Amino acid sequence: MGIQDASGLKALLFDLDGTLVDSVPDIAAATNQLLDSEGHAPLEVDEVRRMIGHGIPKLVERALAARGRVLDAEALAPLVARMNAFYGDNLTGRTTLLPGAVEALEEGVRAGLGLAVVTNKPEGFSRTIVAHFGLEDLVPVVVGGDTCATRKPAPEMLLHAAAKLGATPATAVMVGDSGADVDSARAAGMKVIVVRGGYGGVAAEDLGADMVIDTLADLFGALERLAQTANARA
Ligand SMILES: O=C(O)COP(=O)(O)O
Ligand SMILES: [Mg+2]
Repeated sequence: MGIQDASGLKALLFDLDGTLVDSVPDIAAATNQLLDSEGHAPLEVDEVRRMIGHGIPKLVERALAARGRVLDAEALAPLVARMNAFYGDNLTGRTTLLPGAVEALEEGVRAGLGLAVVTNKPEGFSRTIVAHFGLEDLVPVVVGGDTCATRKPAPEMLLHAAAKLGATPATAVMVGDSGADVDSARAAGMKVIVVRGGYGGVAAEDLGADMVIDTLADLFGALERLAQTANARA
């Protein structure tokens, strides 16, 4: 019996940064270009890693705050636009796929599941990255931070992706790396699995996920355990 029959699972929603890809080298480079353009010293890659997960505007706000600049929305907007220009010029130069990512997507397709990327990164950038790694046929749905009116940790993006794949919150599982992923899944009424070693600076165990895995190679084992737990409770 496959995972789909065992659990009624129809769709898997994958976060992008820190879950499917390690994008922090390119994001940190763009962040430091932005800081330099404002006359500020660069941040360490590890510092930037802890700032990722709530979208580029939040990252820009956090990076400038780390240099003592606290800005209101109006002052932030042109800096976010400049950050998008820097990052948009180099989305993939040093970004790599995380271990097990392609295999997990392929296994999902083989199991007959619908797959989506649900990321706070802008949709256009996300589609470029998905295409760069040749994943667009595996992942037909890409929902970015500017696709809906709200972004993670609000539930809207997850509900939108699930609906596009013909799934409901009960038949979709979110797979991510940060608090935004767990909180959005909870708000949407979905189960959530967290992959260790992602961004955001909070230990995976402390995020409140249904399950924590070391890499995406462990995803289908975790999904089977989740289904068994649900069946045992039913
Ligand atoms: O914060 C971002 O811009 C994107 O992060 P996510 O892919 O982890 O949602
Ligand atoms: Mg992430």
